[in-house]
Amino acid sequence: KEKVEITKEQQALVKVVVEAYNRHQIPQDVAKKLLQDQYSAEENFLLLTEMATSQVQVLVEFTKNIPGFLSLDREDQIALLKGSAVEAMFLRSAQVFSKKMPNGHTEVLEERIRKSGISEEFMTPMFNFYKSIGELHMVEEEQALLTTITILTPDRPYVKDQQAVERLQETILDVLRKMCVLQHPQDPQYFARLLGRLTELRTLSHYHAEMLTSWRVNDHKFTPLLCEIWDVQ
Ligand SMILES: O=C(c1ccccc1)c1ccc(-c2nc3ccccc3n2[C@H](C(=O)NC2CCCCC2)C2CCCCC2)cc1
Repeated sequence: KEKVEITKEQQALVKVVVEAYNRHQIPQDVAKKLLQDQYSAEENFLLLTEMATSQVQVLVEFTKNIPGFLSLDREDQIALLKGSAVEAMFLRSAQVFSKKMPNGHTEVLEERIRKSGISEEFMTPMFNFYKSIGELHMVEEEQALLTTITILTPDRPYVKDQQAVERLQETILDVLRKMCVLQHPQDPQYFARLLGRLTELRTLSHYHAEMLTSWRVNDHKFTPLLCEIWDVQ
């Protein structure tokens, strides 16, 4: 049985990434807001665009703390951000949805999201993803590293130096694999299941443009940042 151990520099890397991940988080208040009141589709769409805009801003700040990210080609940094923003938003939404809440609150939250204005056809894949993330009961290190792995995906459109991104991603994959073995000794497939979620995430994110334009609102207004990131309008 090979002895898995996390090296000193790997521990330092995880510490930097987790601290940045926790620092750059928009307040969890979107769940609280949704639990407090029932909003109209128009209000929900506005809430979504506000939350998503601020989440993209914190994502940019977060990536600056990923070791090696700032030494990548500048245009490649933009390509990685643009290519991962929707996935990072869904991952964050899934983590918000899976947070331990008082009895019955998750059901209310699910109901509010189902009635928020999103088109019916996307509910099942979206909630299947949220529940599959929830079932993993990820610790915060795993959440932060999984988001980092998503950002450091070499085959995003327009990435020129894919090898450089691959090297950074492999560093994170290696420490996440070790952490999973140490954190879930009873479940040797845990690391593989974690990465399997990223495939589900990419599939879900393929629909993002239709998901947005099919919101049952009269006018789909986006901020300039979201037009850039979401390829809409
Ligand atoms: O249609 C969507 C879309 C948008 C862009 C691209 C692709 C899909 C699309 C995208 C997320 C969610 C979505 N799933 C959620 C799960 C739990 C809690 C909130 C959730 N949300 C939205 C939200 O605010 N997400 C935040 C979460 C923090 C990080 C930034 C995003 C609200 C918005 C108010 C109405 C109800 C849902 C619901 C729907």
